[in-house]
Amino acid sequence: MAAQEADRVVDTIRDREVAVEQDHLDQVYRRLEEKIHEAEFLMRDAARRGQVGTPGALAERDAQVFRAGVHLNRLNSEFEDFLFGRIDLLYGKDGKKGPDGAYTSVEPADDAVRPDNTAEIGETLHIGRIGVLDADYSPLVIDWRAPAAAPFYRATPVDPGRVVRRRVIRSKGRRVLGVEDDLMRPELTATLDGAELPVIGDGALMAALGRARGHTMRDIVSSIQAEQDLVIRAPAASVTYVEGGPGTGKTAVALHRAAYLLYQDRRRYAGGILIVSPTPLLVAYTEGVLPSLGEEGQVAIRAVGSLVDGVEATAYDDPAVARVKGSSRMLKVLRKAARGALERGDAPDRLRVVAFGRRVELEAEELRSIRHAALGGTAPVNLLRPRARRLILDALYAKTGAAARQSDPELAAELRSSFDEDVTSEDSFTEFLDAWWPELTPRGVLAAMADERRLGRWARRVLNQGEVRRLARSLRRDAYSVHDVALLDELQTLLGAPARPRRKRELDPLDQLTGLEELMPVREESQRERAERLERERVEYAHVIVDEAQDLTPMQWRMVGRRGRHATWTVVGDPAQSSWSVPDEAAEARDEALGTRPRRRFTLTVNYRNPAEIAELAAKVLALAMPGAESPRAVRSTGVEPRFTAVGDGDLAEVVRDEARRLLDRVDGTVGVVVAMNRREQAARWLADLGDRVVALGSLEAKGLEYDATVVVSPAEIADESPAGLRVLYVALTRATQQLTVIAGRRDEPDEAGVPDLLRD
Ligand SMILES: Nc1ncnc2c1ncn2[C@@H]1O[C@H](COP(=O)(O)OP(=O)(O)OP(=O)(O)O)[C@@H](O)[C@H]1O
Repeated sequence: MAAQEADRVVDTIRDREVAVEQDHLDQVYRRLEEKIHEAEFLMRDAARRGQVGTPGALAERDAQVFRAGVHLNRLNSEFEDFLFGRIDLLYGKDGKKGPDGAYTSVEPADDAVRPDNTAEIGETLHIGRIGVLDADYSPLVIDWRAPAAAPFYRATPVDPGRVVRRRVIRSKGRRVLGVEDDLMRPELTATLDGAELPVIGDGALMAALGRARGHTMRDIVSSIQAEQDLVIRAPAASVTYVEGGPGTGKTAVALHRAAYLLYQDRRRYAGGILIVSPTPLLVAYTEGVLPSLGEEGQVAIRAVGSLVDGVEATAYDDPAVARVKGSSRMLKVLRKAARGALERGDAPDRLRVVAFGRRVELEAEELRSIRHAALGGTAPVNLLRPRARRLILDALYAKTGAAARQSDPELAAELRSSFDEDVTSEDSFTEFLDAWWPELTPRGVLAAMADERRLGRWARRVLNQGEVRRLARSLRRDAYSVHDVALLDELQTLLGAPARPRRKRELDPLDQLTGLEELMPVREESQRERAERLERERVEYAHVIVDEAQDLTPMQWRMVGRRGRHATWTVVGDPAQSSWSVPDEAAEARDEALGTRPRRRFTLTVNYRNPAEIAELAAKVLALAMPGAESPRAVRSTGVEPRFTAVGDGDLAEVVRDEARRLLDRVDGTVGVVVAMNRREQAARWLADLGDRVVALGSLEAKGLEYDATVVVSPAEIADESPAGLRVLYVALTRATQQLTVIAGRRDEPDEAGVPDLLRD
């Protein structure tokens, strides 16, 4: 009876507190409506001013319409939980207000807490997705990224600053659904407006973590933890480097950091923020988070296989081929191929022209040495065609012997110029040049590398015979693999954009005035400038965020590095989850991409995804994959131990299907079935009719994703797939938020309880 009474009291307090927040939210919406009216008025007014018609008025109108439009857009967006937080603070050390209208001090005033441990709340702040000021400029809602909102995320009972109570408000549209409080100074008896501060619930974080997962990631704006907040708000100078085990929120933090940087310095990041993600699946999973934080447009989330425009690679190479394609040894091979691809079997091996009424010829050997001379240095091949053309004309002219016969330099120059015109106006000369020095494309060169004999020449002393054979074979495939994309990008740099055909008339008057020799330096100069301009016009970003950075191969680091040469960086990853087999080589390429910029390092230590029961099992594989590495600390426990099933002589498909069905009944959200890469199509067929809550994944595709429940099929098959197999298995075992089943095949050598050899103590 007494217990029921107590429950009722709590309910009444809860209802009252919900009503308090509802009042506040109503006030916020009233203010938003006023602002919408103001914005609409501004638009109408701006249109009216436009009718005045002076250039000044028009510019002003454009600016006003733009501002009002942006304003309206933001206000009209229907945010789920638009208002999500509140902090009740002690009086602060100084009374200065920041630009958002909130007091800036984070330290309590000396007399904020009385000797008997009572205190009064000096300031209450509400935190939301955007800031809203009341008509008198007092803050109704503070933008979560504003400095005054930081204590909402940073305060802990160990280091509470001014925060006494931290409240997460759950709301939907205009309705407050509930509140959850954390008390940062439990030793205090604090009062607000004369009444004691009530505390509701036992923490918002646990409520958020226990929720069922869907096919898209949710933002964590209402429950960012202190160690995560330090990363999100780290100053953007140089490189922010974040390591942390599975589930520590690296991806979530990276996304919130992008939103924070835009808020901090929108002008600086107008150059765009690029987020590089390992797979299209992870892109799809995460791409809703930024819009939910009110940010769109300036952030590009791209899978590493989609960084080159026009290519969307999803195919995976087998590990031996991937290892070659990703290695920085490929750079040497590509450099040779980019130049060697000019030599095609069908290229002409002699040039005949008629000039000054006689026939002049260049033989195969002469053409070869001209090509060799033209290719000297490291300039992009496509930009060297004009040089080759000039050398050919030089060689042809030398054969006429005309230079020796003319001693007057002016006349000599004139003679030469008319010779060049004679030769180059012949169609056959242009046709020869097109065939002998064709414009090369990255795709064309990669296709040329599929010829094992040619590839063997270009890869001499770099790749062994077996590697050449496997590489050539993989390039004969129709679709590009994820690793091919970095090769295409490298080739783009090695080849350069082709020189645009020069319009003849443009040069003629000058030709006649000064002679060709004098024109040469001018032409060379403009070519260089063009090369530089084209380089600049490549897509570059103001900030680059690399998610799952441990997986980037050396060649991929080069590709990503080119997109952030002048950028600041945020790099998040976990070496223990790396699927790249030669981590030292990748680290070298990463350091080259990041240059000498100073790095600020952060480590995330708490696993918010896996219950302790699953984290404990995964730790066994971590100990094998990376002896000595520390597992992140799991924050919750479900009491449900991982389940083991051995297939024995049974049908694997049936066992997997049964298990997926069983888990579908036990969780509300998604079930992920992770298999070795070579089983992924097969597994998709097994699960095809179980509905869209179940997903079949190859082990490399599971990167970064999470499911309510996961089935890991044959750990041994996953671990044996590549030299990095144990780390890939560690990834597979850390995807579940609630339940995990491991299915053992014969290769797993399960014990009588079905536990695979790899997962036993
Ligand atoms: N502060 C938080 N509040 C609520 N949920 C959180 C918080 N931090 C992380 N999470 C949740 O924990 C899960 C794991 O986060 P995330 O995917 O960002 O981790 P990760 O470090 O990138 O993991 P992995 O290395 O395995 O890819 C997500 O569901 C995320 O929403």
